[in-house]
Amino acid sequence: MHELVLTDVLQKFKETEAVREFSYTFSNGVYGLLGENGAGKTTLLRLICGILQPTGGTIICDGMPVYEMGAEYRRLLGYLPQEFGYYEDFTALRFLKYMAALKGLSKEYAETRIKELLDLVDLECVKNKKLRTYSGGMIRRVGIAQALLNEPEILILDEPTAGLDPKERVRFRNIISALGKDRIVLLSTHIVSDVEYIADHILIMKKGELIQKGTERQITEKARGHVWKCLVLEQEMQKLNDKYIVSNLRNSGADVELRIISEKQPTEDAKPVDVTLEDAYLYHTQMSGGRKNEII
Ligand SMILES: Nc1ncnc2c1ncn2[C@@H]1O[C@H](COP(=O)(O)OP(=O)(O)OP(=O)(O)O)[C@@H](O)[C@H]1O
Repeated sequence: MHELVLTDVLQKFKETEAVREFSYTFSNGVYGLLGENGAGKTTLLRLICGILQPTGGTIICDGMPVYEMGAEYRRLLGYLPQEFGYYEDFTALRFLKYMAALKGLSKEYAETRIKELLDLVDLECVKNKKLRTYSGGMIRRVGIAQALLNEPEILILDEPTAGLDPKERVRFRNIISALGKDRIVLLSTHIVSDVEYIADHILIMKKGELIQKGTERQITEKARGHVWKCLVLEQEMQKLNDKYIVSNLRNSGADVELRIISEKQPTEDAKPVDVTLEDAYLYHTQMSGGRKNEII
């Protein structure tokens, strides 16, 4: 089992602090990293992969700074970047063979492993088709397969579910759950439902900082009592929508059923309801001092 310890990590790009005061320890399990666009997720993942060396703080794997470990660290690591480069004229099989060679895997091992992975990501029957003919979801699955070639013990996936259809998402979740049993799996997304059922730990970033961490239950617990359901007339809806964070709305005859995130009861007949991770995510990222955040 590996331990990855981040202490006061800071990444500056000129004046922008893309990641700041980030401290956290990862060990085996699935970690879901949530945050809006620009929150600093990609930067954090690139730091953990050793692609960037932090402006400040340390990233230590089993007692050694990752940027000093070189090839030894790369052997442990599997990485799916947000956009991974590939040659459109390559078939999936050729691409995976090429990636296996880059990772220094032996030919015999690569052959067996590629077969296993093509089965795992359900691309075996189209492995000889050129990547230019693949859908976005299929390309993503090729990306997941390449990240797994070296049986990484630390697997970093940046928005792995982008472009996947609902059936592919379910398949992906099952794959990730199984992988998280005996390695560190860290995946970033801005889609809460992607990590809701599979992540053992949830991390929420906002403006470069880690603003919440814990199990799904711990994160939702903190928002308890701040999620409400109420039925309102259609003409009242806009007013409430402007004033509060509305996590869902559903037409119900002449009325509209609203799900509202608010520290105070938003209407007289609003009832508190059970908190989902989606509600909690909105609560933690978009509320400040009990009011709707000015930035949204
Ligand atoms: N190479 C870079 N040079 C300058 N600024 C950068 C660079 N990379 C990231 N940033 C800035 O750092 C901040 C965090 O970006 P980052 O891509 O890490 O966020 P993110 O949460 O991954 O968002 P997204 O989901 O949109 O990729 C943004 O303000 C971004 O513009």
